[in-house]
Amino acid sequence: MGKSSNELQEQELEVDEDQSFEELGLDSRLIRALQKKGIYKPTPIQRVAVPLIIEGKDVIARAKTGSGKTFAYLLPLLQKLFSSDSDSKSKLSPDAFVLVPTRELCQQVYSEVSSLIELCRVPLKVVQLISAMSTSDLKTALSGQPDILVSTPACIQTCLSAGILQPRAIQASLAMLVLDEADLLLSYGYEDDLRALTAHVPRSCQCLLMSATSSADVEKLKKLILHNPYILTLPEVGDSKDEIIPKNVQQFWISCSARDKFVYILSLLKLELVQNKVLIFTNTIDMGFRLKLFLEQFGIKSAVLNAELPQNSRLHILEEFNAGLFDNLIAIDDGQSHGKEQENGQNEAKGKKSKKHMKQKLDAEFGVVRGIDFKNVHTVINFEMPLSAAGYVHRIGRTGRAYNSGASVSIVSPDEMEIFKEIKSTLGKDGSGDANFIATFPLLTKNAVESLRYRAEDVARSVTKVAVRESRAQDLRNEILNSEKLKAHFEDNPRDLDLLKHDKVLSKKTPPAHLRNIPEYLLDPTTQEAGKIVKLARAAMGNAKSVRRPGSKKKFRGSGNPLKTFSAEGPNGANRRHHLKRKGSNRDDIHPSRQKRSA
Ligand SMILES: Nc1ncnc2c1ncn2[C@@H]1O[C@H](COP(=O)(O)OP(=O)(O)OP(=O)(O)O)[C@@H](O)[C@H]1O
Repeated sequence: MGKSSNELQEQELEVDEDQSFEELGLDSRLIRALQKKGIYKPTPIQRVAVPLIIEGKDVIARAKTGSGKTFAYLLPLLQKLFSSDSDSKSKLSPDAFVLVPTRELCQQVYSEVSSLIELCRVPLKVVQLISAMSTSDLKTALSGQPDILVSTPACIQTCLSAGILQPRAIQASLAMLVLDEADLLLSYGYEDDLRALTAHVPRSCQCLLMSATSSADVEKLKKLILHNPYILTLPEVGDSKDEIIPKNVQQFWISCSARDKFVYILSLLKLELVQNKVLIFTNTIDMGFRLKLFLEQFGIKSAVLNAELPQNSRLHILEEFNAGLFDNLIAIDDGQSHGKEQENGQNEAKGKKSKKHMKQKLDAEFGVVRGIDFKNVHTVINFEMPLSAAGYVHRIGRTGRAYNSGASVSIVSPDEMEIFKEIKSTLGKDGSGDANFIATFPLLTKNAVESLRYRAEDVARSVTKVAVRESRAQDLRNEILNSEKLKAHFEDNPRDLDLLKHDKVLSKKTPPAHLRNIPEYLLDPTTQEAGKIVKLARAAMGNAKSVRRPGSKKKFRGSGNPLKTFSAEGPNGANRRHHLKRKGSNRDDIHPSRQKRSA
């Protein structure tokens, strides 16, 4: 982005770390609502963006993943609507549009707005519109004369084409337009939809653009929609203005063969060497299910989140995971899961695998990695490496959100070394390929891995292609059973329901006890010790069902993180370098990463 008079870098923004929400000029109802959510202090991007947005300025806010960009625009947006005198009876179209790239984000932003409105007890109305809704559902949603509309650009276009939204009404009513995750909107193929909409956006409309990275796409959107905006570039205080992975995320890696990935992930989870909750990424749906079936045999429960599932099932899985019903979520991110992109043949990502069959089945607006606010994910595991450095940043960004800490472990096979090196050189300090900001995972000894090898290989062999296909189909069947829309069908055809249920029961297996519990004699003492420390830390974080002590919810930060203070190899081991006894500050030798956006 070329620097303009309104372009403010962090140094010029003079962020006052002690500034409170009151000092930002925020309405007391919103402040109370935030307090009820346990939020007391604005994040840096909120400190700079909120007052400017309240003032009515167009703003481009660029701040790293998990930095609180959603509230940075939602709070002033709501505040403005509190005082707007628009008479709902004569409202032709909503006052504010919030556009996001995926349905998952739609739901997330919608929930966030709804809960703020409820907590503030104000008579504002929000609706979410998604492309999967029927014309009559879209009409019904809009007929309630909502104040805020959360949607994807494609769905707005559908409403315009179907005459459900009138261009003239938008021109008369639209006071605020937000493009959230702006760096992703164009790559999802929404350019035409956005162009069509902007033709009807009145000049008086305040436009906001929120993004985790700067890119040519953001620049394009800026030209398309904004008028002389304030450009806020706000990484955390750090060495490099380009760094975008939060500093509170520790990054680790393990080198092993593709086959050994199973025994390594088993060791990490079974020996409890990583903190719950864990988000695991694979690049294909089949691999996701293979992993799920494999872990299941050892009594490790997980769910697979993928574009094949119906929208309501995906939301359900996300809600359950966020609510803590299970600790491990396997998410499929092929680095190019932008359905729209695939349909349009615009995909520039480097994936080699055929997507022929996926095209029809996958949801075009699916996006699980980007922007989704997974609650309390402490560890991200790359079971398979992403296809680009940008993909890596977005995956890792699912942990260490807001003021929380997190860790990532990338399990890298020889044929992924090339992309791993690319990630390191792209994100490493000054682009010099500094390798140390992703440290070797220190808590796992070779002995510990070897002790589990026999069982792991045995079970991995038993997870055949047929078993994977069956499990994938079963997941879909289960979701169909849960689907609201099919209730009516099953009422008319009870036999169909019986058949599905029967199938469900038949395919349930309990993992054998000898795999669920690893016998004591197999456990490596050093790794066992590491596991104990991680467990203790988990308990101290109020994050372990079995060992939680009442009133012990205090979060472990800094040196309290066991990944920073323990080395399984001992002081003389190969990993001494990563003994993680930080020089001075805990973070000193975790080199801040930076990204030259490559996607
Ligand atoms: N001031 C705050 N204090 C503490 N937590 C906050 C604050 N503001 C937001 N959060 C929480 O931080 C988390 C991340 O916020 P949010 O989803 O807005 O990040 P983001 O910048 O949009 O990230 P991404 O680019 O990945 O979408 C959310 O769980 C949110 O509730």
